[in-house]
Amino acid sequence: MRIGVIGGGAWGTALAQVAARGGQPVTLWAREPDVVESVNAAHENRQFLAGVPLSESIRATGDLAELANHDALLVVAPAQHVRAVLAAAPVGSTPLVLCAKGIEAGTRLLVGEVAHQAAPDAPIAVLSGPTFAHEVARGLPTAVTLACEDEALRTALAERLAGPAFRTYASADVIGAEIGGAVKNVLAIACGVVEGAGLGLNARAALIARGFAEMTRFGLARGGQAETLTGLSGLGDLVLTCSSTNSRNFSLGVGLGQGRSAAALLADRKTVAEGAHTAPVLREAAAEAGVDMPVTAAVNALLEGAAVREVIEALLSRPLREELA
Ligand SMILES: NC(=O)c1ccc[n+]([C@@H]2O[C@H](COP(=O)([O-])OP(=O)(O)OC[C@H]3O[C@@H](n4cnc5c(N)ncnc54)[C@H](O)[C@@H]3O)[C@@H](O)[C@H]2O)c1
Ligand SMILES: O=P(O)(O)OC[C@H](O)CO
Repeated sequence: MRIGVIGGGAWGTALAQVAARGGQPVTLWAREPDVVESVNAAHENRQFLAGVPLSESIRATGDLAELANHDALLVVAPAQHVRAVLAAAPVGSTPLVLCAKGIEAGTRLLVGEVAHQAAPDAPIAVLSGPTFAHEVARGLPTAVTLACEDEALRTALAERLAGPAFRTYASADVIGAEIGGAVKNVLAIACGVVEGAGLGLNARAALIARGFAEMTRFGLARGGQAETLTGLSGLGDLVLTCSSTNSRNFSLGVGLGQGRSAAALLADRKTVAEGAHTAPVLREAAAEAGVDMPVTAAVNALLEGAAVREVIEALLSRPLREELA
């Protein structure tokens, strides 16, 4: 199975490295000419994944047309850009594996739903889970959910991408796999705020547990399965992203918790913190589905400039409720 990768950020590059295992040829499309040059000449992505030696069988290109005639395309552009990139790529009926984590602004569609609109003839799969790109690219042990409704295709993709330190768990629940990845980015911002504001580890654990409760409410309302939400792409990724400053979303939250403005923090970034883009759309989608998401509401308030102390007080003064309600 010949693999092409759309997106030469940290995750697209790490996944190209996974797909190139054993010297298999992989085409990596990157938007930045410097990335193309550095991957081809130095076998390193100096802009987004500096310091990790890449397989020589990864060939980078800036020309989307070179992704024609591949057997599967991994789509790793940030969620808000997936529609535009797919419109320009030679997709046809080539299977697409969506690897971005987010919800599209305006449409409130998950990335797989966007891909289905942009490339209606292409079978859709989703790869998601607790995966810091630099660890995957270095070959550290990692496990992911590979979701696709078509059993033969998900088995083929899971086998093609699996390696000694990269375990793929197949699933038929595409919606559930996508919702975990999209929602955990918003919750990770909240956990970063707790860290930045010095609110302690009890508070962070409470946020992870109550955040998972709201991820589950929303996931079930959108048609995901509870087992997927408790799996790698849901709870697994939530725990990872809520516990390390290696997470861009968590780090953004740390800055907010220290009293810096979202505008200043986002203006400083060269890499993507998907939670900042997903939070407002998730609030709309939750309202539409009639789902209560208080942590998501708090993250939105902080991104819009509310003071940390006020937002925390508002969260803590909500009426007491049954834990399982
Ligand atoms: N980095 C990780 O550890 C990791 C792990 C799993 C999933 N993801 C997800 O993968 C997706 C990509 O993240 P990343 O970490 O590879 O990105 P990155 O932060 O390393 O790099 C930014 C990427 O955004 C692209 N970009 C910027 N503007 C664009 C535009 N107008 N059109 C198309 N592309 C544009 C850049 O070309 C680059 O590929 C995100 O949804 C992220 O949540 C990341
Ligand atoms: O750095 P983050 O916060 O975008 O998280 C990266 C991955 O999604 C972790 O699974």
